[in-house]
Amino acid sequence: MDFYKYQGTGNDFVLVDDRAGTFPASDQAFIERLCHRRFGIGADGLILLQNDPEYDFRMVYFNADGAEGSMCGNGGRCIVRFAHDLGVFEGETRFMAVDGEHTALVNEGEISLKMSNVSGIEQRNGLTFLNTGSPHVVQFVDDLESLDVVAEGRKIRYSAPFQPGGTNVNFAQVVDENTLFVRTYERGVEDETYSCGTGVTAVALVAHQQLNTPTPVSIRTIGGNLRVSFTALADGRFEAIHLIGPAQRVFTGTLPR
Ligand SMILES: N[C@H](CCC[C@H](N)C(=O)O)C(=O)O
Repeated sequence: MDFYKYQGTGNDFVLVDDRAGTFPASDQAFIERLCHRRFGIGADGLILLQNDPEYDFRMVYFNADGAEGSMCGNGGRCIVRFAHDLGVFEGETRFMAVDGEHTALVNEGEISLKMSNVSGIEQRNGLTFLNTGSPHVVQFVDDLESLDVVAEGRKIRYSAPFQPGGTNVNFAQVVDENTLFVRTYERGVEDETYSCGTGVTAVALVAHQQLNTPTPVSIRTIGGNLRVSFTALADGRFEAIHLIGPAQRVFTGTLPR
């Protein structure tokens, strides 16, 4: 079985065309091994492209620990590029993921992915929390370059208000009136990743609500630049959220089974 390696702003994934439905999706140890950077291909997650009777395709996402995860925004952009590369659609697509329906556009080097609506931003034990398809804490800091993201992120990831599932943790620094620099500790990878799409989306919405940052918000991550556009409703909800940025095939190979 062939695999394809893709990356979106440095968030990297193993992609498999599983339209035949033969990939061993319940073998968590196998998926973890494939994602391992020493014993396997190396990736932040693995994504299956499966058939869906009502959509162009179905996205099934696993974190690097081999367990099925919640929505992955950069992975969503990567699977859209993959489906486009496979000839599954041209121009615009509609697909199903763990958090429901998504639409996306391929525009030259960029993928614009419509994210799930957000029901609101809450405070939990003094921490700003929201669900953008995956759970995210957002914290603003002054010196993000020198922050120990893994140590600080881990404290919050396993803390009581977010049990039992835990949360992803984003640290953000204001760069200018439209731009933030974001670093993310990702659950399921249990490390800092170069970029996290649902995390970047979360930061953009919180920045709009708390700092008046206008849409579209520009986000700088270690792995590259993203934009998030949205409509903010008066009651605190957000709609028409789009995550926009590049996604690329890096290499192709053959799985050991
Ligand atoms: N990297 C992903 C997030 C994966 C979510 C995962 N870490 C979880 O919460 O299960 C993204 O681009 O949105």
